[in-house]
Amino acid sequence: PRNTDSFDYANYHTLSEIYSFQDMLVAENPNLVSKIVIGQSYEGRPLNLLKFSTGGSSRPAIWIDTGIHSREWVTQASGLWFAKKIVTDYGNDSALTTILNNMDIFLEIATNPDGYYFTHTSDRMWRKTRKPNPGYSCYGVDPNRNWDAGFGLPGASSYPCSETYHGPSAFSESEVKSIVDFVKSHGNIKAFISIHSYSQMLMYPYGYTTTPVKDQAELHALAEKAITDLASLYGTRYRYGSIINVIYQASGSTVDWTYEQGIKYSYTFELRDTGTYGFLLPAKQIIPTAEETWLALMALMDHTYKN
Ligand SMILES: O=C(NO)N[C@@H](Cc1ccccc1)C(=O)O
Ligand SMILES: [Zn+2]
Repeated sequence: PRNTDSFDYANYHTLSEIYSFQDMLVAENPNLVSKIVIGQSYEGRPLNLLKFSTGGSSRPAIWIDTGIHSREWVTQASGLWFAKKIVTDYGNDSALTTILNNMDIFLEIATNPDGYYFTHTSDRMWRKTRKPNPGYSCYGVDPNRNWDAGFGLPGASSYPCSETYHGPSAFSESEVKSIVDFVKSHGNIKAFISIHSYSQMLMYPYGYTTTPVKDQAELHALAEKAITDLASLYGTRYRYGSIINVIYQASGSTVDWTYEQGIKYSYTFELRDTGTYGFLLPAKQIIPTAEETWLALMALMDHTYKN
């Protein structure tokens, strides 16, 4: 595609197509979009972060990541659609325009590029990073168990061949450490939203303990509002609540760490579907999924701005 208008949002794309989309979007919107390379993957690929900003310096910000688990293809595809939606709606949608006149949005689309490349070339069902595990024949660490929040507690595996292997230490994966360093250096992130698939859930911390977060009441009410907005478009039904209550115990996960960093509005999505197709969601569901998810994201971003 020659530009982001002719880009095919209704299909899944390769890693190189994602990278060229990012460069096209920046080139087309130099006053709104920039690309920050926050690090590199194990295999040396750039970890690209899109920044949407209308000025200021280190404004309060909202973080969204997709594709931390490489096989969850509808999430990266939705991330591409979100990126285009932001530049399309700025100056046209009053709620989004107000948010961007006061806050920055950061979007990491290919958060696990090595794994994503591997799903295209070798194993469609790959989830983890692609770093070898010394002494074992199997590769990779689960990047959603590698964070320093309840690290290594029940809800992750110490066995390198497990899909939920937490890694040799917290932040052992460059794909994770790069985000950690960015979050700490930025210091003004107010909402952190990490997007997975599938199961149709909107969750907040904790995953590693049943202890409720101190902001549980507010996060629960906001989640309810967000999933209600989501359902208003196509009737898609989501469950919501804390990670451990809604899905299962999971230790060392992204949003448990971001919440403990003081980022109150820490949420994680599980997008479509509920298991009919699972990770192999048909491409014709990409745009409907992205559209309905955007309504929930707007609810979270609007609340963050107003609070
Ligand atoms: O990855 C998937 N399903 O694809 N499920 C997530 C569930 C989850 C999400 C967020 C925090 C903790 C746990 C997982 O990492 O197990
Ligand atoms: Zn996942």
